[in-house]
Amino acid sequence: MSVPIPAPTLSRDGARVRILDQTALPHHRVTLALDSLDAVAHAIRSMQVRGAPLIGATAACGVALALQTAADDATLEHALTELGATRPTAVNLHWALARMARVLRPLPPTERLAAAEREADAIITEDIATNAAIGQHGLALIAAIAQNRPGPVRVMTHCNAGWLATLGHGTALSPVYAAQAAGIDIEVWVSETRPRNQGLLTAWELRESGVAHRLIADNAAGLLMMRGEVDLVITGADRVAANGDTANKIGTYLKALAAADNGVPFYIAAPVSTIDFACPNGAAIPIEDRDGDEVRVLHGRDAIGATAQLRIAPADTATGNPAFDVTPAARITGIITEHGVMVPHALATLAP
Ligand SMILES: CSC[C@H]1O[C@H](OP(=O)(O)O)[C@H](O)[C@@H]1O
Repeated sequence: MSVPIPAPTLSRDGARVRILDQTALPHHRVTLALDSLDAVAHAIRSMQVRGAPLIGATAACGVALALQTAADDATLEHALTELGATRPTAVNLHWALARMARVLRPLPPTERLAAAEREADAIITEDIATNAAIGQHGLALIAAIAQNRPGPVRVMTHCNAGWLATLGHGTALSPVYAAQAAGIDIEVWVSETRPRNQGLLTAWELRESGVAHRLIADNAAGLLMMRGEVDLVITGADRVAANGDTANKIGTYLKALAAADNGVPFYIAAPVSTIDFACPNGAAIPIEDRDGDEVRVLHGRDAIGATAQLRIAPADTATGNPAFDVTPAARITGIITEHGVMVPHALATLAP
C-alpha cells in the first residue's frame, strides 16, 4: 500500500504554475496560481514554495511559463538568470535550470515552448519516482531496526523534507511513509527548525498522513539522543559535495554532532540531482543568508488566514541568519539515494 499524497505541491497548465503556498501552512491550505516569471521567482525567494527538489521543478515550470509570451534568446536567458538568482544553496534549482538550458538553447524559438513544457513535466515525473526509490532503500534501514527491538522505530528529522518539499513522498520522510505502508510501527521526532519553523510543515504532513509524531524544540534533540530515545536520524539535503559533505537546513550539523556523540546512525536522504559533483567539498557550498526579520519576527496566520506577525526582538537588533549549515561526510552514516544507500566517500560512482 502506498501512502497517498494529500495534495499536489506543484502543477502546470499553459498560462499558470500552481503551488501550495507553504507560508500559509500549517494553518491554511492555499493554492496560488502564478502567472508570470516574476511571480514564480518571488514564490521561490519568499519560500511560498520551498524544498530543494520542489524549487528546481518549480523553476523549470517558470521557464516554460516565461516562454509563453516569447521564446527568443533574450527571453530564455532572462528567465534562466532571474530564476537562478532566487536561492543559492539548493543545487537542484541550478541543476533544473541547467537541464532546461541544455535542452532549449539549441532549439529554434518556435520549438522551445513545447520542449520546455515536456522537460518540466519530465522533471516532475522523475522526482516522484526518485522519491519512491529513496523510500524503499530507507525502508530497509527502518525494517532492520524494527526487527531488532520491540516497540516503535523512532526516527528524528529536521526541517521538512517530505512531500511538501518535493513532487512525491519526499526524501527524508519517504522511508517513513514506506514504513507506514509496510505496517511498521514508527514514530517521528519533528524538530521545529527555527527560524522558519519548517518542522511545523513536517508535523502537518505527518498528521495528514496519520503518522505518529512529536514536535520538539530544536535544542531538545541532543538530550533525546543521549537518553536513547532516537533510533536513527534522517534529514534531507540541499547540496551534497563530491566528497559527501552535505549542506542542509541550519541546525542539521548540530544533530549530526549529537548523533555521533551518542552512537545514533545519521542519514541524509537525497536524490542524485542534489549531488554537486563539481563541488569538491562543503567549504565550496554557497550558504544563503536570509533577512534578519526571520529571526526577529514570528510569522503565522490568524484564524481567517490573514498573515499575522509577532515581533519577538526589537527591529534594530543585529542578527545572523544563515539558512543552511554543512555536515562533514565523516559525521554521515550514509546517503540514501534512489540508487541505494551510499557511503559518503563513494559518491563518485554515481557521477554522470
Ligand atoms: C527535500 S527538501 C531538502 C531541503 O530543503 C529545505 O530547505 P528550505 O526549506 O530552505 O527550502 C531543507 O533544507 C530540506 O532539508
